[in-house]
Amino acid sequence: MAGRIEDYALIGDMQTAALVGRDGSVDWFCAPRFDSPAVFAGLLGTDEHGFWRIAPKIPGVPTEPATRRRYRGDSLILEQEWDTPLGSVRVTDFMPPRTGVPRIVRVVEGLSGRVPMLSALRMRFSYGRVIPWVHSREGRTGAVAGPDSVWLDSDAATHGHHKTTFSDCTVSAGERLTLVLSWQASHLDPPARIDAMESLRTTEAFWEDWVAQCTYRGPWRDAVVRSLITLKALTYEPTGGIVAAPTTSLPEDIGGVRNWDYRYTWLRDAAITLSSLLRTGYRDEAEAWRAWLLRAVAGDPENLQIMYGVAGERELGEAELSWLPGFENSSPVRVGNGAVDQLQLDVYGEVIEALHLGHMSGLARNDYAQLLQLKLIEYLEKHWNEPDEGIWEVRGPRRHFVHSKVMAWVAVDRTVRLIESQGSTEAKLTRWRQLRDDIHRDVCEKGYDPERNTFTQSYGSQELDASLLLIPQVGFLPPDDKRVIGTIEAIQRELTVEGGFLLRYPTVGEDSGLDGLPGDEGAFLACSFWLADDLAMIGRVEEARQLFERLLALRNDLGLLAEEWDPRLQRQVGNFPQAFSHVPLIDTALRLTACGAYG
Ligand SMILES: OC[C@H]1O[C@H](O[C@H]2O[C@H](CO)[C@@H](O)[C@H](O)[C@H]2O)[C@H](O)[C@@H](O)[C@@H]1O
Repeated sequence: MAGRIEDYALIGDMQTAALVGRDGSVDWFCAPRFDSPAVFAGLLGTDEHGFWRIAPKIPGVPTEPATRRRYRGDSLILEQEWDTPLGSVRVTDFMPPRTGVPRIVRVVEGLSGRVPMLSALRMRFSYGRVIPWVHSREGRTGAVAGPDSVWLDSDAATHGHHKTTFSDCTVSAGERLTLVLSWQASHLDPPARIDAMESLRTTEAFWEDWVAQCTYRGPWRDAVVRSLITLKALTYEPTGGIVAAPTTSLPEDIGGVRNWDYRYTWLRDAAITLSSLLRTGYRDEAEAWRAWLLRAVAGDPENLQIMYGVAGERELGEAELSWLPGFENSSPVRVGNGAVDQLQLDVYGEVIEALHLGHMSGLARNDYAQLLQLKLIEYLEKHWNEPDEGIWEVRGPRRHFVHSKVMAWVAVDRTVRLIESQGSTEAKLTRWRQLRDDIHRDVCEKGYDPERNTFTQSYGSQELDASLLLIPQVGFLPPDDKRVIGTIEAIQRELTVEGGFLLRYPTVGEDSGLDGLPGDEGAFLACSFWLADDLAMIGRVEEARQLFERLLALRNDLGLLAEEWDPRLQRQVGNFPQAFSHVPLIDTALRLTACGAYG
C-alpha cells in the first residue's frame, strides 16, 4: 500500500479504473467493471491481496516514492519519474479507452544513466482472496481462477517466485520497455496483443479531443478540466451510468467503521454530475445519462431506488469482506450498499432538477423524460410528508429532514414551471401549484427555528445541517431572505472546523449519533464548496473566493479529491476520487467566475 489516500492517482477506461501509488504500485483494480471483484486489492489490505509495482530497484538502495508525477497534459495518462543515484527513469501508466478487454499499459523509459527496474505482479482474484494458477503460454504470462483470467505481455523476461511474477531489466537513457496487463473472461481465448505505443497515442488523442469540447474559459480552468476528466473517468460508457467513486471502503474515519462501497450510480450524485457536464458543454454525456435514467427507473415510481448498478441493476445488497483488514485497518470492508433500500425524498428533486436543466439547455425533447417527471410528482404527492433517511443516508431512525422537503418542493416547482412553459392546460396544474405552496409552508413552519433564526436539520430538531445551504441555491428562498442569511451564519458558526471547512452535521464521537454510527468524520468537501457558493450569493464574494482557494489547495498534486478532509490529521479521507466533491468544485468555479471573483 502506497501511503495516504491522496498518494494515489486514477487511471481508467470508462468501464473500470485503477489506483496507482507514488511507489509505482497499482493497488486497486476491479475488472471488467467498476463494481467487479478486485484483481488487485492491496489498497484495502497488504501486498498479499494483490498489486502490480514497477519502480527502480538498486541493490542496497531503498526504493523511494516517485520524485515527480503528473498527468500528461489534459489526459488521464499518468507519468511518474524517479531520480536515482544511477540515473532517471519514467513510468507512464494508462488504460486505453475500452474497445475490447480492460488493459493496464505501463511504459518504462530511461531518461538518463542506467537504472535497474523491477516489475512485481501479484494477482489475487476476488478481492485478494483467490490465488490463481499462473502459467506461461506463447511468451505470455497468464493467470486463471474462476471467471477471471489476466494476461501479462512484457518486453522483459518474467519469472515466478513466492507466488509473484517478476520481470527485471536495466533501462538506459532513450531505452523503452512496455508491459501490458489484460483481463479476459477465463472461458475465452487470451486477448490479442496490442501495440502499447500506438495505444498511448490513441489514448492521448481521445482525451485531447474530449477536453477540447469544454466551454469553461475562466481562471480556474485547470482545476475544472481535471475535475471534468475525473467525472468522465467515473462514467460507465456503455450505459451512461456514473459511479460515485471507483473505490469501496476508503474510510471517512481512519481506523473506524464508516467505510462504504461507492461503485454504483446514485441518482443524486449522477444528477448533479449531469448538471455540471451540461454547464461545461458536455451534452453527449448528459443525453447518455438521461437515457440511462429512463431505463433504470422504468416501471412503477413506487419502485424507484436511490441507487442502481451502472447498468441499472437493483440488487446491491451489502456484505463484508472479512479477509480484508481495510485501509489502515479501517474495517469492515464492505461491498454492496445497504442504503439501496432507503427512502431519500431529496432524490426526486435532484433528478427532476437535472431533467429540467436538460430541457432548458435544449437537449432533444424526450416524451418519456416528461412522462417520468409527471409520474415522480404523482408519487411525491402521496409521500412528501413522510420521514426519510435523507441526503446523508443516515442509518439511524427516519426523520422529517428539511433538505428532503426542500428538494421535494424543487421537484414540484420545476414540474409546474415545465407545464406552464408549454402553455398546457394540464388538469393537475392547479393541484400541483397548491402542493408546491403546501410544502413551502410546511418547511417554513416546522423546519425553521425563529429564536435562533435558522433552519434546522429536521422538524423539531435543534441540530444544524450543511445541506440547508442549498436553500438559496435551488431557489426555495432568495439569498437576501433573513432566514437564509441566519442559516448560513449559524452553519458557519457551528459546523466549521479548522480551515473554514464544514462538517455536514455534528457527530458525537464513540456514541451513535444522528447517523446511527460510532466515530467522527472529516469536513465534507461538497458542503464546504456549497458554503463558498452561498457566501458569494449573499455578496461576501471575496470570502467565498478565499474559501474556494483553500478548498482547491486540499486537492492532491494531481488535482484529485476524496469525499472528505480530516482537519486533525490534515489528510483526505473517504472514497477517492469522489464525484460528489468534483461536481461542486466545478459548480463553485462557474459561480465565482460569473461573479468576476478573480482575486
Ligand atoms: O455516511 C453514511 C452514508 O455514507 C455514504 O453515503 C454518502 O455517499 C453517497 C454517495 O456519494 C452520497 O449520495 C450520500 O449523500 C453520502 O452520505 C454511504 O453510501 C451510505 O451507505 C452511508 O449510510
